[in-house]
Amino acid sequence: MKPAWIALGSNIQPKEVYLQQAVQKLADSRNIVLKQVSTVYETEPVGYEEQDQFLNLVVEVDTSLTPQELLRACQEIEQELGRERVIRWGPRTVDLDILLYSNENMNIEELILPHPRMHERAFVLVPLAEIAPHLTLNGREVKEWLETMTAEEVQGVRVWGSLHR
Ligand SMILES: Nc1ncnc2c1ncn2[C@@H]1O[C@H](COP(=O)(O)OP(=O)(O)OP(=O)(O)O)[C@@H](O)[C@H]1O
Ligand SMILES: Nc1nc2c(c(=O)[nH]1)N=C(CO)CN2
Repeated sequence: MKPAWIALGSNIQPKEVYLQQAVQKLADSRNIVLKQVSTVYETEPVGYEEQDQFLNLVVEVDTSLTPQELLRACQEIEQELGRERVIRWGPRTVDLDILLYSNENMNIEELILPHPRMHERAFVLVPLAEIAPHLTLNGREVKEWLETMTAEEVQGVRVWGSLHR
């Protein structure tokens, strides 16, 4: 079994229900064990800003799947929950991004690990720092990456609540 960290986001109603169902589907997957679930945060949209606020969280799993198999499992969950790709970085029922898979470094067409934009996203770093502050990314701990964010970026990530489990 290898540890992996997955970021989830939703900005189409009912956001909480999409996140709840996505986490449940991960937990129900063969070969995936859910280890930790962060608080849910309400976050300002980054990248493409003309869209509704997101709910974001991060989970830690243990898995016997390979990175590519885990990506496929995440994409199946997105499909099952009705994800449609219309605008890059645009609205989505649910998005699952693999942040880290053990200490794997890979860069193939469909999968880059660690996730190339995770260290610049407060909506990822805040929940990840909550469940894995000492995890290292490019030689720096997650909580140190969080300290590189501006106050405005961090203020755009507010505690929303917890998923019912
Ligand atoms: N670490 C990763 N986790 C998930 N998908 C990845 C990863 N690295 C590369 N990809 C690829 O990124 C493609 C686009 O993913 P998606 O449409 O969810 O992007 P996005 O979530 O809108 O943007 P971003 O990649 O900036 O988070 C996927 O088809 C997948 O093959
Ligand atoms: N706040 C927030 N902004 C985003 C998000 C997200 O999950 N949360 N996902 C994006 C593409 O992955 C682009 N922008």
